[in-house]
Amino acid sequence: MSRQILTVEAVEKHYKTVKAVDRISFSVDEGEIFALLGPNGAGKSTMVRMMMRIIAPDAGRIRYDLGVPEDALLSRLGYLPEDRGLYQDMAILPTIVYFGVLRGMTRADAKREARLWLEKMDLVDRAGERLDSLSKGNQQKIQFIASVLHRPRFAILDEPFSGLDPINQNLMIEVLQELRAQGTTVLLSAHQMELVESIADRLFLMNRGKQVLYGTMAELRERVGVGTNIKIGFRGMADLAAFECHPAVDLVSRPEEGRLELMLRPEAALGAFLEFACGALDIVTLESREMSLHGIYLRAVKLAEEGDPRGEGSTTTAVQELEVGVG
Ligand SMILES: Nc1ncnc2c1ncn2[C@@H]1O[C@H](COP(=O)(O)OP(=O)(O)OP(=O)(O)O)[C@@H](O)[C@H]1O
Repeated sequence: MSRQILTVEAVEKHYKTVKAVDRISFSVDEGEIFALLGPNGAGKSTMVRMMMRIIAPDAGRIRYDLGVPEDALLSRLGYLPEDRGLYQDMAILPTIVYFGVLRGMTRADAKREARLWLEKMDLVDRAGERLDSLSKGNQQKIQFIASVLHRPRFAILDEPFSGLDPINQNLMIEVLQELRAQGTTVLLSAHQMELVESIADRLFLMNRGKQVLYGTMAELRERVGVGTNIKIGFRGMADLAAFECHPAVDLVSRPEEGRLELMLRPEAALGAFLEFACGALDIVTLESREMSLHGIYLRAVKLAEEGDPRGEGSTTTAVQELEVGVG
């Protein structure tokens, strides 16, 4: 079993009337990318601030096992805060170096590493410019560099994808995978499900301060019992009722003329179902894939509405908020 470098136990945090974090427990394994996921207001940043010891929990415990005493923790952690707060009138390279030195690097090491990172993040030609000459997305990349320059054992990144265009989101994914390959453990908070799904080893999905789902993608699929997603393009007529009644089928929709979308039951045999579909329709196109994280989340919410314990902790409002969050 991998070593757990962070353990969160029954943590709670209230703000006046809001229960921002409600008895949350999870652990992060050394070397993994762990994602804290949820819609706006889910409690992710509150959780991250408690992990960084910026605010204290009302109840519960947050423990690190990083081989250093509590007062030396910061040298092992990298932190990208949600509120981006760099000095706008400072030049880029000295800003990054300043943060490196603050975390124990020599000035020479910090300078060398900063140049390498600026190259990696496509910003090396801007090194001498002031921060406020950069776009928001590029400022975000500088703040990210500042948070990982000292090669932390554990990088805690609050919304690392926010403000980045698709090309830079991909660059961020590559960089995070590189960090993992070099042995850095990463915890990131986000609400972009597709991005997170592509890199996270394990996920903790929360809403309104509470746990919705927790585990690997395979574990989440098993937990909520989702089967394969099928999209069929066909010519001519379709007997929708025959699909609705089919024992392998959980959900059917016809988004437009000539198209069917189905979710099979987890235990359904794909081959037998496809044989049936080929007999029932003049199929032109066929797409079959495992349920996405977004689909899993929606399924968890549906189960919760039906009072099924597999979807416990989720609500209808969560779906609406998530749709907004995913944009
Ligand atoms: N300082 C504060 N005072 C009062 N309420 C707060 C404070 N900080 C957060 N909250 C409330 O706590 C809840 C959780 O907020 P938090 O910022 O942790 O969520 P989040 O998941 O990070 O959301 P987002 O994705 O929008 O950043 C929200 O209802 C928020 O309004």
